[in-house]
Formats: sequence, structure tokens, C-alpha cells
Amino acid sequence: MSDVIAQATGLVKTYPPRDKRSAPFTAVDGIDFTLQRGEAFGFLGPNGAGKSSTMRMIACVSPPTAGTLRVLGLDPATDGRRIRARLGVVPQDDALDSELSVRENLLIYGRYFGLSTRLIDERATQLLDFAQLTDKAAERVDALSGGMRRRLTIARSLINEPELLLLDEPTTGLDPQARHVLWDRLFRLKQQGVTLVLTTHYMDEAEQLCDRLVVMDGGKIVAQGSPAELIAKHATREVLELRFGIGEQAAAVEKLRQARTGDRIEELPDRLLWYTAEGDAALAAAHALGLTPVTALVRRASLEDVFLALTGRTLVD
Ligand SMILES: Nc1ncnc2c1ncn2[C@@H]1O[C@H](COP(=O)(O)OP(=O)(O)OP(=O)(O)O)[C@@H](O)[C@H]1O
Repeated sequence: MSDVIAQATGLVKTYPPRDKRSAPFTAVDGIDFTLQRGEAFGFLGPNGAGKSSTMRMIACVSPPTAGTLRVLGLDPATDGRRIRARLGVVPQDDALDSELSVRENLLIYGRYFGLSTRLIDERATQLLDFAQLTDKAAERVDALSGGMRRRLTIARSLINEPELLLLDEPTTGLDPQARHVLWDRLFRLKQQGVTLVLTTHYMDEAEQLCDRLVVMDGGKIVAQGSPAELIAKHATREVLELRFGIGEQAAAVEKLRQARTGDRIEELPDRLLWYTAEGDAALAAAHALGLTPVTALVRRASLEDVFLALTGRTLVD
């Protein structure tokens, strides 16, 4: 079996104008990627970067405008049905049937794939257990919390035992605890050999789940690698975050620039970031320069810093 599960070269998605006054819009602008079987691969980027458009092309529900795309060794343009039968898709909106019970949602979905009643029944029981929803099986979907709905949507996407699971922003809108439960379930799936492809604008999610990822911005890939590789390449080991009193940040930045530390300083509206190998030493240097921050925090560099270095913007506004 090939190790490559999907591959794109020069992939483009251009949408037609929404109305007479607007122009066509290129949401995905010539991207290349190779997804390996068994890995968790992420598309990280802010809203509008083109992540969902890319996912919809991989899911064979939106045809590419240009470039080549192969999924499971097949061409989505001609083999969409065959590919979709081997995919699991978790869309941004849960799209569950709120009139039906939790279990019925799984059963109905299984029928789309033409599975036998016995098999669907068997898998529904296993998937409810996997999604930690066994005790909710008879409840209507509208009684579920956001986290439970997401878990049910993931369970539903697994009914056909997919080789490749596509997740579009799996934890957007969930509280921290619900996100952690979901990460744990996704991690288990990966251990079972399911290839995961996800989009996210949360850098902690990308760091937790992804073996490799691409960073997207404005329809293009601006960097790719493992989270650790990206951080090593585009950030420093540590970051010193300094917050100043109202109106004091500009003067502090000026002082730091004059001190010529050689380190990169980023100004955000509410704080400044000092990229350095040794955060504590940088803080001592700041004090020695006479700076008096209201708060000072030394932390490990993250993918958020990578994105900021590459685009000059933060991931989540
Ligand atoms: N059917 C469409 N017609 C025209 N423009 C579209 C269409 N779908 C998406 N777009 C535009 O393409 C751009 C990329 O959208 P896409 O949904 O792929 O981005 P994204 O990175 O997934 O962001 P989000 O997190 O908001 O989903 C956006 O500016 C969006 O408005």
C-alpha cells in the first residue's frame, strides 16, 4: 500500500463572482502538499486563509479550478464517489439531525454507505462507546452539549471505517475541557492507524495533534514542517512578554531598539514580545535599561510566534 494518502500540486480554487459588481476570488492559490498514511496533518491559518476550501477539495465536494489532486490514489474529478466511500468528514457545522436520537443519527448515516443493518448496529454501539455517549444514546441531539455534539459528529464520520478522516476546525467554539476530551479521542484514532487531516486556527491544537502541518495565509502556504521544526526555524527558544502602563509601550520599544540587543522585538497592541534564547536574561537586561513593565512573562515559543514572524499578524484577532 502506498504511503502517500493524498497529494496536490499547484492546487487552485477560484470562486465565481458573488454578484455583478464583485470579481472572481481565488481562495487557494497554487498550493503543494503530500499527506502520508498514518500521520496527523494540519492546515493552520487565520479565518479566510483557504483551509476549508482546501479541505472541501480533498473531500471531493468542490472541484479544483487548476492543479492536480490525488486522494487515496484516485482522481476526485472522476472517482469522487469511490473516494468519499473511504473518507470520514467532520464539517465545521455539525449538521446532525436534531429531531433524532443520538443513536439514530449514527444509524441513518450508516445507511448512506449501504452498510447492512447488523453491521451498522454493531458499529453504532462501538462508536457510542468511543465517543463516550453510550448513556446518551436514546436522547435527542438537541439535548447535547457542544462537546458531545462534536463527539457525535466524529463518531458518525467513522461509521464507514474511513482510512482518512477530514476535520474542519474540530474544536472551534468548545470550552477548554471539551477540547481536551476531543483531542484525546482524536489521538486514539491516530493510534488506531486512521490518517487525520485537520484545519485549525488554534496553534495549541496544531501543536497537540499534528505531526506535520502547513501554515496558510491568503490562499498560499507560507511554511511547512513539524511544529518543532517550524518553531526552531522561525522563532527563538523563549519569548519574553512585557506589558506596560497605558501610553508607555512606545518609549520602551524605542529604548530596546537603541540598546541593539540583536533580538527581534514585536509590538502587539497590548504587549511587546522579545524573542530571545534566555527570557530571564532578557528581563534582567530590560530592568537594567530602566524599563518598568507592569507584567513580565517568560514562555516557550509557539506556533503563534511562527505565524507572527511569517505574516506580521496574530492568528486569532
Ligand atoms: N463559495 C464561495 N464563493 C466566494 N468566495 C468564497 C466561497 N467560499 C469561500 N469563499 C472565500 O474564500 C476565502 C477562503 O475561505 P475558506 O473558508 O477556505 O477559508 P478558511 O481558511 O477555511 O477560513 P474559515 O476559518 O473562516 O473557514 C474567504 O475569503 C471566503 O470568503
